[in-house]
Amino acid sequence: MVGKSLFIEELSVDFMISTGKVRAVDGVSVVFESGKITGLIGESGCGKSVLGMAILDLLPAYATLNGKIDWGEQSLNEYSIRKRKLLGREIGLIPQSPSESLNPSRKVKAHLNEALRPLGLKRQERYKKAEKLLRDFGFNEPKRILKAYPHELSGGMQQRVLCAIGTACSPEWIIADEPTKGLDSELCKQVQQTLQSLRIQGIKSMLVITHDLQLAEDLCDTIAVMYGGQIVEMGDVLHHPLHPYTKAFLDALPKNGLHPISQINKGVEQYSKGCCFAARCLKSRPRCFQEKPPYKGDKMHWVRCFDAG
Ligand SMILES: Nc1ncnc2c1ncn2[C@@H]1O[C@H](COP(=O)(O)OP(=O)(O)OP(=O)(O)O)[C@@H](O)[C@H]1O
Ligand code: NI
Repeated sequence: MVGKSLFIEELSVDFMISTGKVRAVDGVSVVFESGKITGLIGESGCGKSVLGMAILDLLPAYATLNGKIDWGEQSLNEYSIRKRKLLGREIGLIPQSPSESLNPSRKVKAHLNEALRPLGLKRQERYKKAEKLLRDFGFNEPKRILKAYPHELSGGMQQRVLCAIGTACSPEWIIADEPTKGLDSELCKQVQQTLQSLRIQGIKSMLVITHDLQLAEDLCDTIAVMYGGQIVEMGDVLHHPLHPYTKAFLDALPKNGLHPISQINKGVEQYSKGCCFAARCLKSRPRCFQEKPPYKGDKMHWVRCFDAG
């Protein structure tokens, strides 16, 4: 079976807040292909989570969304309610931060019950299914876990419970937001294995938002790099970075010598009509401030930069 890809066209998201408008996603056009695990990386605040939440229609009411999001042949824009129905059933979410996503006053069983509700199973079947899900995610004693409150579980266990919740209805797609955030390296490995095991369970398509480049490298088939609300490059960016921002981002990693990203500011506002990175780019020329760089390359690896590619 060929699954559905996510087609995003000229998507922008603005937040209206007391101090004015904040543009979090700025004209993103991208295809997240079915059958692939796509990583989404970039510095804090660049718009990764907002992009993920826009797909799932989970943005607050004071957010305005422009542009198109299609899932296969289906438009996700037009029917917000239908879109909500998709959540869990067809596009599952593994949210950021287990401690904030799990209700501390409800047992794991209650969380899983709710996640399984769309399947319309009888109580007993639902219980069996919840047990099976927990077993699939490495819990040897699912009965005990079902009776536990979130605070009785370790961070890694909570993360695995969230994976069970996000995959409860066997969705076709998964969007995972920072699944390894705040976990030590042992737990990161555990979560990585969990995500890999989702593939075996038939969930073939994933968007994984992460700061963890090791996870991105080990898990993802392709990686999109976001800066200032835009995707500037997508492909095998960790081994063959093309965009000046991607290169600077990778150079800033401890293992590459911690070279900070240039803080020069050529004095042009972000979200100008040109390249989003122009003001900080060592190589930018007048043209970079005037025109949006074209998409260069092919489906496997593309970049938006006049100089690269
Ligand atoms: N609910 C909100 N209300 C107002 N502004 C928001 C809201 N959510 C996000 N933003 C703003 O949108 C921008 C993008 O935020 P987003 O959370 O998508 O960043 P991110 O790339 O996921 O960062 P991180 O890696 O820290 O999670 C930021 O400037 C942020 O302050
Ligand atoms: Ni985020």
